[in-house]
Amino acid sequence: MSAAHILVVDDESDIREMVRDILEDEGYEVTAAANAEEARRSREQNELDLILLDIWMPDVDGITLLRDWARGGDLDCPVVIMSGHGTVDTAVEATRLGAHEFLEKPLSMAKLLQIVGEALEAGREERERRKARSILSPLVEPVGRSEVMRETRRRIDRVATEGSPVLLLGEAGTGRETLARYLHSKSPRSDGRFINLVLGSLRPDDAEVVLFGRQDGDNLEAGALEKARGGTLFLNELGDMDPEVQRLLMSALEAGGYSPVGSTRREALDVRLVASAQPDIARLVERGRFRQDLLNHLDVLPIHVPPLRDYREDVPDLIRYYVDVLVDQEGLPFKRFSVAAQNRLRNYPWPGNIREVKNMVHRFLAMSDGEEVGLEEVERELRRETEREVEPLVKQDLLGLSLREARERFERAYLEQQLELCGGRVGKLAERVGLERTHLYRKLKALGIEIQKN
Ligand SMILES: Nc1ncnc2c1ncn2[C@@H]1O[C@H](COP(=O)(O)OP(=O)(O)OP(=O)(O)O)[C@@H](O)[C@H]1O
Repeated sequence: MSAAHILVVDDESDIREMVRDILEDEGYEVTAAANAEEARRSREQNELDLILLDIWMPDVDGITLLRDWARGGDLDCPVVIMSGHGTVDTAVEATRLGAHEFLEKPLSMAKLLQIVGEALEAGREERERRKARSILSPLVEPVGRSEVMRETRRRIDRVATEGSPVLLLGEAGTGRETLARYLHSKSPRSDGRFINLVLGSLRPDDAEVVLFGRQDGDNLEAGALEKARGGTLFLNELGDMDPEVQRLLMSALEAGGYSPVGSTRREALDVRLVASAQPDIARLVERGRFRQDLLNHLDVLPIHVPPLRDYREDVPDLIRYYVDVLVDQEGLPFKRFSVAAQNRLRNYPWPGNIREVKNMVHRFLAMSDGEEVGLEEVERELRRETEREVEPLVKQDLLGLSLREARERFERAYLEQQLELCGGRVGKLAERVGLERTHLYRKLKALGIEIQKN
């Protein structure tokens, strides 16, 4: 088992270093942050098991920081507040926000180790509980008994044991990310991590740090290539990759290694690359939007991920699967689908693929009355769905912009509206739009979308 990763946030360097030394001596992995800004960055970039958080800091106080983190949903890991002069009010507020414990300064080493041990244990138990609650998420074995789906799984099984890059070619929503996770779970690297790098959220000016990491004094901020060391790096949607990011990745692939920003040390590459792309990615090469050499590197073992219209016989299984998941995980009311309703849905072409099935089942469970979803209701919903499709999706004013500008404008409007529907809760938004929370934060920041405080 790898060492627990602890983030120590304190503006006093001697306390920070003392706590770091004590914890490292105990075999923990420690990252230190001197202010709220550094703490936020570390939390986004690392998978942490515990945060030790000072209240008083020069930029933003610990309680405000905790409130920000709690607003996105449950805290991902326990937080222990360290303070020498906390008041009852701050203690009450921190507990309400989900802080695990208080550590009084001056710190006693015995107390520190005792509370760290207890908090890590509590974090482990909470993770187990969450795992038990979300029995089927993240999906490990993709659903589908059709011959098309079985053959796709067989292909993945065959390439899983090799080390060469895999390119999953398919339309959006067909399950490329799901298959990439499945591939990882079947590979000899399954003990390592699966890192999902959403390429559309990578801005050229911070891509180097996100990919290669940064050395800051003794502190190494891990980049994606480091986090995925021994595991799999999933390059999610090659068509969204900025030219500068393409150049950086190509240089690392050619050299077989990279240096973290701020360091001259060379790190050898040790990741399995799996990428997803639209079936017509070669056209982006023809148009000069994607590097041929990079595509050659990634397109070693191509796998075509079929659209759902090619294996409609799996639609009833997918509906059943999503009814179970949504009832179990989101507490939605259980509903049966009549045979006629299932048959009609089976014959629908599903342009949005499996993602569309999931969203539609969600709407049926959340909106319809009664215990059974019947044919009429399905017809009504499909009419609505088709109307949505014929409505011109791209408005005239967007047509005058470059694709990049148009995408940015759309993404901003889309996320702002969704954020409003989620009552400003980033955790809920992440679930709703299907992005990992850290990527979503990065994306919101890149688009200049403010997350309302309180
Ligand atoms: N075989 C499957 N069985 C059940 N659910 C699936 C399956 N494949 C995908 N899904 C679900 O469908 C949704 C879309 O899948 P996924 O994100 O893997 O697709 P994608 O091709 O990477 O598309 P996008 O780029 O739009 O995210 C997810 O919610 C995923 O859990």
